[in-house]
Amino acid sequence: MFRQVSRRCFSTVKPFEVRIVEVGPRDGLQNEPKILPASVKISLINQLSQTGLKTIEATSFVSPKWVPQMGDNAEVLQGIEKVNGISYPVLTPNLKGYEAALKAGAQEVAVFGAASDSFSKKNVNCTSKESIERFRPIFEHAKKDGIKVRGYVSTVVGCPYEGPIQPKAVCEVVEQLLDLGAYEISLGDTIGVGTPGSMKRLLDEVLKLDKVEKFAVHCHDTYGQALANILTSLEYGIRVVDSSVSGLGGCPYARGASGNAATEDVIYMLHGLGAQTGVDLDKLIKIGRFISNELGKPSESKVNRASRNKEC
Ligand SMILES: CC(C)(COP(=O)([O-])OP(=O)([O-])OC[C@H]1O[C@@H](n2cnc3c(N)ncnc32)[C@H](O)[C@@H]1OP(=O)([O-])[O-])[C@@H](O)C(=O)NCCC(=O)NCCSC(=O)C[C@@](C)(O)CC(=O)[O-]
Repeated sequence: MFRQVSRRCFSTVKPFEVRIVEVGPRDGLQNEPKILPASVKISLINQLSQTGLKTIEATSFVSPKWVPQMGDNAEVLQGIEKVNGISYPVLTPNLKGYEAALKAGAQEVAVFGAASDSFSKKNVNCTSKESIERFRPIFEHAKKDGIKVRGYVSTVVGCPYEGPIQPKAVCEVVEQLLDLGAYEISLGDTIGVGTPGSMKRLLDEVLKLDKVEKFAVHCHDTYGQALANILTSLEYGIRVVDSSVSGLGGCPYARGASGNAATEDVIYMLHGLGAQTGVDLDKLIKIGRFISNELGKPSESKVNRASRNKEC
């Protein structure tokens, strides 16, 4: 059952705006066995900057021993042509990462917590509670430095180690990140096991904590549910969606999880709903082909494949 408010949101009379957070250069490339040179990553981000996207997650300042794919973080962040009006956030797991990010010119960072301790330990080598303590100094410094901090919560419906996750566990982490000062919380279905049913159960609880404008969704597509889950979130009034060009993505510490919802597919759906994204789908399709070629693999985006077939 869709909420009353959301029916109004989908009215063709009143178009609605959706902001896409493009996570391809970070989430997309952090899990690829082929490590691309910084020049290719820089080219990818520069091309994405010409599509109308307003947020492009550029890289992460994590340990290169843990995620070697992001080992060139400073070179990438410093090498891109930053376009006015576009934000280029980077992931920072601790103060060391935050300081390195700032040195490289970051204006926005993202911290990443999890609703499951088992996943948190595999991903960042500490419990969820301990990870919050690592974030605290980031928020303190960021406040002084005028840096925006986004908060991720991973495993919001399921964990690769613990199985289904209850909304209560997610709410606890969301509240902590909001209290610390996160301007936005991205709810991550890290392993793509969610369905519209579990998303509704999650959103029914999480949206009691703060206004809907504070939330984004980040849906991986392992079970082919990402678009359905995003649509469900839109029905709840969520207007910020994370996605990855060409459907790249995955977390190195969530084995078996596939990529994010492909940005091309999300944009196609949103435009079909009458939503305004400001994103040029044709340009995005070309970039999806560019990065797939660089990685030597076919695009995971259905829209990209369909447009290729149409051309053929
Ligand atoms: C968090 C740590 C560092 C803890 O790792 P640790 O081993 O517990 O850290 P430590 O403080 O004990 O330090 C160990 C070594 O790492 C170094 N170190 C320490 N911090 C940093 C740093 N920031 N940058 C660079 N180096 C760092 C530190 O200097 C030291 O170096 P050594 O003395 O051995 O040479 C590690 O576990 C790590 O880097 N994990 C990476 C996790 C990751 O990137 N996961 C993928 C992103 S999350 C995700 O994809 C999910 C998301 C966001 O997309 C949403 C969703 O889908 O749900």
